[in-house]
Amino acid sequence: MPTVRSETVDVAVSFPHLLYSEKPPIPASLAPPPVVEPPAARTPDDLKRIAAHRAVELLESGMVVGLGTGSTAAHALDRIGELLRRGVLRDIVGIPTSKKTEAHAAAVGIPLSDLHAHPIVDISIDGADEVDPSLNLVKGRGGSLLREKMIEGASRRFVVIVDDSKMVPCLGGSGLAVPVEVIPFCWGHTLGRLRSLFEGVPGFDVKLRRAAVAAGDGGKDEPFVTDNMNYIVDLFFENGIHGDLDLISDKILRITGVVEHGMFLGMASSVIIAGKDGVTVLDEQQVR
Ligand SMILES: O=C[C@H](O)[C@H](O)[C@H](O)COP(=O)(O)O
Repeated sequence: MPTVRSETVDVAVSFPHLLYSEKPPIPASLAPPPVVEPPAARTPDDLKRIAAHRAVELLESGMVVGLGTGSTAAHALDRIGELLRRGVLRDIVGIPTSKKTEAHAAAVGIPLSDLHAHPIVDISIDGADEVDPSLNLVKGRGGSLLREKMIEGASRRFVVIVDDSKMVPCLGGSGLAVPVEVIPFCWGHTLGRLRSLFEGVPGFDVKLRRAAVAAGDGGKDEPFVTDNMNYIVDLFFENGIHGDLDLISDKILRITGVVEHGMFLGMASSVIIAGKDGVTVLDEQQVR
């Protein structure tokens, strides 16, 4: 490993008279106005980091913390690891919501456990794919919805962290997937029952998630497999989901072969939203 050091080098100056100006200083009144640099544009990833760091401020030493999955939650993991290393936080126990999060949390030094050992979680921090005005969520576009729902459902407080692109007028409103985890056995039959459930809904579509689609690399065309060795069936609602969400949730869950769906209804305690104009925090008491 090469050592990097800084040093001062004396350089002979051939024409020292050129090092200063003979011109008198410009009077302040004639000087051009100071250049005010515009604030650096924030990228979507900056916004995710801002929301994540705000959520981590809620942690206290000794807490059992549900660790979310995805690109936003990853910033929370990094921040928790950093605060543990600096001794600002101590004795945190993390409960990871996916194998990927487990590996990431271990790499940044967060001690880990599970719901067996810690059935009550003080606080969970996780991202979301969609947030509606009542703080209902769509989650699971990364495929981790089942473990997330188990751990976040066992949490005293569930804090959702998003950039403002995730806010929608109604669930499914982004036109992107509402995931349903199904067992692989006869998945086509389960997909058919999900299709029948929404028959007649304009703009509805349903697809088995493929690994190539999830990886975005156009590679192997195999079903995407979750951490629980299940498949994901993605529901698409061109115009969003309208109607009684609890009833729709029950109907989906009553289909044998469905393990869980990615609508997280009435679960979020608060949502921290980072946008280009700042951070907004919505609490469940404000909206329900
Ligand atoms: O399965 C994935 C999780 O539900 C994520 O929390 C969700 O997809 C949001 O991920 P991201 O923060 O990467 O947008």
